[in-house]
Amino acid sequence: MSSTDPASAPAPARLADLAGVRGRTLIHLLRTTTPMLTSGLALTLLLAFVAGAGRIVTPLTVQYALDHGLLHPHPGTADVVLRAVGVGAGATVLAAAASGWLNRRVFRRTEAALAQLRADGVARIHEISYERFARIPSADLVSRLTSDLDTVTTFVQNGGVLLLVNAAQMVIAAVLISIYSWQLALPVLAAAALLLVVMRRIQAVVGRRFRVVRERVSAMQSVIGEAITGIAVIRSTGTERRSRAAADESIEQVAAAQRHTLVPLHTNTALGEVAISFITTFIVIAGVRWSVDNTWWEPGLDLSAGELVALLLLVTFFVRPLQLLVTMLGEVQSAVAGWRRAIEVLATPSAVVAGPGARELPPGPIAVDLHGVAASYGDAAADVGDVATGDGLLALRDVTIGIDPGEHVAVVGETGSGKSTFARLLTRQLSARRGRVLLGGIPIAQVGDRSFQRRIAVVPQDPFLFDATIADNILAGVHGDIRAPEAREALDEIVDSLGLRPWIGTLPDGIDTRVGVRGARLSAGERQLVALARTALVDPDLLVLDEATSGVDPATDVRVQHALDALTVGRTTISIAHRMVTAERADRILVFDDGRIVQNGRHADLVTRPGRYADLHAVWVDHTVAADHVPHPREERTEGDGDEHREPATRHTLRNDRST
Ligand SMILES: Nc1ncnc2c1ncn2[C@@H]1O[C@H](COP(=O)(O)OP(=O)(O)OP(=O)(O)O)[C@@H](O)[C@H]1O
Repeated sequence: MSSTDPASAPAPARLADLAGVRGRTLIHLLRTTTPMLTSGLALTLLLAFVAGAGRIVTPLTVQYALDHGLLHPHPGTADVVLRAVGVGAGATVLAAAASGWLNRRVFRRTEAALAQLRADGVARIHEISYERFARIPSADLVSRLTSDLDTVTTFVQNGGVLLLVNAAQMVIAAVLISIYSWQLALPVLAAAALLLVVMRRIQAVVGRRFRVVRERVSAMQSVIGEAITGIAVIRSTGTERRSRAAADESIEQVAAAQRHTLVPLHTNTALGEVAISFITTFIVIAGVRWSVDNTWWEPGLDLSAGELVALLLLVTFFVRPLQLLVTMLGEVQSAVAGWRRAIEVLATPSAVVAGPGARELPPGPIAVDLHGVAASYGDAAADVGDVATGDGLLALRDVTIGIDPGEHVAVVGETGSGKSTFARLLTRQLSARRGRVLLGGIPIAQVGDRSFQRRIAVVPQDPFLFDATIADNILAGVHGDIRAPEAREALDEIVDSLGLRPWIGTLPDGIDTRVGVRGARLSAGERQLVALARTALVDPDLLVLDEATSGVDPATDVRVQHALDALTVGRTTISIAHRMVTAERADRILVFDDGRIVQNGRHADLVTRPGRYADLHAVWVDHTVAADHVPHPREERTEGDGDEHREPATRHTLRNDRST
């Protein structure tokens, strides 16, 4: 009977979903992910209050000047007016200063918060499990940390701070109106409260629709991205029309989603206008009338002329923020939707194994043991019984095998037999649905991340190269400062030990030659050479190699084999072999068929025994013999054959951008 690794616990697919998260949880997320936004909140609010209050002083000074001077002229009238003007001017200057400070403060903090969100987001993406990562389009992740967060900047730039000051202004105006006349304040506040309640409802709808907009923008970026990165395939297959149709559709989807937000936004604006007009008209008419009349149905207001004028001015200070809130609802919701999507990246659990439970791998080459392992790519909840079910098709089943420290094992099998899945299990890119995977005797889920990163390395079929020099690409394997002299020394040592010096000598700028986007200016074999050197710098104790299947010319192939021979010495090596020569060189061969290991032994034994390996070997031999009769294009090429654009085969093999 087999137990299950902790790592085997099914991981939920995709990113955390915060669509339904509101209120306190949202504020908690805000505080934990971007503390600079909430720290010093008291000062921010104080500045908003001062900025709002400073503006509101004007109606009060007008009232003072009218009631104590202009409407009752006396010898000191000029002083009264002067005092009123002085106070008004002082308050305005104070308000302007507070507003400027607030602007700078909020803007800087928001930008700092967004920068932090982006940096933390990238870090978290590096930490989430490969299984989860593999299910999310990379364009979606990119848009979450770029354009989605830009909506927050747009909001802050286009009046976010103003909204804060206006909110303070509205509260102060409401209090003052209530002090002047509670009879007038009551209907005004009731109308404003009703408007805010309705707006909250509308806001929920707008928020949902803006979320759809953000999702569709991300999908559109994905489609347009593929239409550009896949340009070589699209052109060579003549499928431009289809590609453009897909782009058109995704663009239209975004436009439709944007249009969908317009109905609630317009409803909101219309309601806002009605409420605001009502409030203004009511205050003007009722304020004037109730001040002069006093009937049983019209409360007599004991307001002086100055107070009445101040009241009429105050209502504009109350109404203007409401107007701003109404018109900015769309931007607020767009910013919230964008921010939520970025936060979802951070809310997704990290798969990093660290802390007390993490264990270090024992020193030296690493032993590998699998006991009754089953693996699938299906949904986490899929049935993992031996009966394959829909999404839960088993890619590996009942795999039990031990690999000794320092052993070189080749994994062979037909396409789809489970070779890569086996490699993914050992490199934690996939977790076993059942059974145990042990590295150096430790359950794979408990191996500490640092240990894992530094002791285990993978060389994929088509390794990823950064758009940088060969040196920088190799040094990407170094932990620490890649500009340090020791790093350069280590680089030289690796280049020599893998026998890459002659090849590098043929390149236009030697080791400082740029490789182009994704290494497109190098051949597949040359990219492998760079990846092998990078891996050698990591100096792993378990090496998982996925051999390139094509695109390696004979000269580069010899270099790759030479580098591989040097690299595998003293390490446990698992090579996914696509060629006979790789299998023959290994200490042992594991033959996979339909997710199971069906043969396990040395080449010399397996090749003479009837079975899968002998069959595969026979096919390989036939294929190699046939291929031997087809001259390689580079072999055919000779200097002076009339084609000046071609580089001689012996010179550098850099190519122009080639992405097929
Ligand atoms: N990311 C994936 N999602 C779903 N199914 C997958 C995924 N990768 C592989 N599979 C399936 O798992 C099974 C084993 O695939 P695997 O890639 O391990 O085969 P392989 O032997 O490495 O093939 P190849 O030689 O073509 O690389 C296949 O049925 C394949 O379709």
